[in-house]
Amino acid sequence: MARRKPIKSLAKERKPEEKRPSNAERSAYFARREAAKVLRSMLQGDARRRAVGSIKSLVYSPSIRNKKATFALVCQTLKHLSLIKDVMDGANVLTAKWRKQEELMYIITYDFLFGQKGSFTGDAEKYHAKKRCTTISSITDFKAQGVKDVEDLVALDKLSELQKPRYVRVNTLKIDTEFAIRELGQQHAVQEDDIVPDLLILPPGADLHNPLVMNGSIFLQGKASSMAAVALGPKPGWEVIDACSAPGNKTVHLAALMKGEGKILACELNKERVKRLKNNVKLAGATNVKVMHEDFLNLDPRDPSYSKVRAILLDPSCSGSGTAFERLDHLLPSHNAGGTDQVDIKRLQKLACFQKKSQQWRDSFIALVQFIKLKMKMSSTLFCIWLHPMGFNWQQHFHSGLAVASQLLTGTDLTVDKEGFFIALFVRKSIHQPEDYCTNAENRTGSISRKSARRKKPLNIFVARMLKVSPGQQFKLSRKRAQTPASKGV
Ligand SMILES: C[S@@+](CC[C@H](N)C(=O)[O-])C[C@H]1O[C@@H](n2cnc3c(N)ncnc32)[C@H](O)[C@@H]1O
Repeated sequence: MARRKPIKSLAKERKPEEKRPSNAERSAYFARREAAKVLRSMLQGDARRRAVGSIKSLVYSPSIRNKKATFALVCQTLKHLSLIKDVMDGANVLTAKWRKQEELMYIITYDFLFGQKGSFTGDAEKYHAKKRCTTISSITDFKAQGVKDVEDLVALDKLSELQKPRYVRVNTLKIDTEFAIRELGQQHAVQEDDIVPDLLILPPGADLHNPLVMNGSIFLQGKASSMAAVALGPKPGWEVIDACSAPGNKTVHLAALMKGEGKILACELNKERVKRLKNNVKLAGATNVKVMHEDFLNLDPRDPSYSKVRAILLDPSCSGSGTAFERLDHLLPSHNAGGTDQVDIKRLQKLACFQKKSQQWRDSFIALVQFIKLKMKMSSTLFCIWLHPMGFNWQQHFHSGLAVASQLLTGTDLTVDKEGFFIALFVRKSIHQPEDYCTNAENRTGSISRKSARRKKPLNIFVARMLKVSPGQQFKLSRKRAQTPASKGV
């Protein structure tokens, strides 16, 4: 049996003049440390892509004494991790000393924001308490939103959840959008999304116990998530890899965009999640999907089975759930020699990466983007950036850091969409084809030559919608910044 590693004694942390902590304070102190240990294993496992077990299995190990409190603390901290990190970043809580106990700081910040009130026992807690008075008030982005104290912040967080509209994506393999609008319209006010085709917006809190959901005619899918497959834009008849596919929301979306034609190789590492993936594929009627229980990094790009693959969707994060990794480090050269080379499939034309925003992940993402551009001779053609509800300005960072000003798009309304995600779309330079940039009508009539298409590239419908201009409008996506309404404001 593994030896139980003692948690630092509370007595050692207590100065002689301090009063003895109450039993409740003692048990909260230990629960926070036990929770930090579990959280550390979960996050480290995530980062290394080594599943360390479920939260439950870790909490129910013999070394954890206060199982109930530890379990609650871990789950709740993971649930609010993004807000917690924002607060900690804003107040600069993690100095070099405390970075070593990062997870404990997450837990304490959770308790401070949402949980325990009153006095906290322990050195880390005391350090946190000192920072606490400046924590909220010092964060300019919170100030701008009228957040003065913890209560305001928690209320803002809850409010933003409550006000979130519900998005449903119509599965066009089964029904068309007009039919869905009619059916759902009997119960709710339904709006069509102005960027993502076949995505409908319902009021916050709309009850979706609906037969259309049960029979796979519509999928409950957020706006950002629904944009990934559209950004990749596979054509009917293509072969596509969905590298990290379970539970399959984007897989079946790809299938719908491809009108059920061609082939989607849907890879999934996790055996349990493969079952969910298969169920969803069946429910959606996506007959062109081949589910593969595989680690996509082990696929051999020289294998003739992948020679026809033209696009890859890469969606590796599962933030907060602890079931997968939150960062893209494993794709970087230092973490996996030649990792990205492995997707250098000859006919590969497009690769879309989809990631949830997190502070930690930013640097990995930038390195990955640069690596892919360099190694795969791909140009990064599109960045869609949602600002976090708290309003951190990521757009500036990418603007200067990646010098992709002409392709940097900010297209969503913070107050409405409330999601923080990135999509990076890479298109291989050597096989740009005019049809990728032309409207369908122009393609059919052959009204623009290959040469002129290269010179004047009309935006595809997705990009056009992001920019809120008409799809046929011509833009010079040249070395100069594109003169678009959106880019002027960037
Ligand atoms: C964010 S989820 C994917 C969500 C999915 N694209 C959707 O829209 O429904 C990430 C998935 O990737 C899987 N995964 C992680 N690493 C993988 C790998 N190397 N190969 C295949 N699947 C992987 C995880 O098990 C998890 O199910």
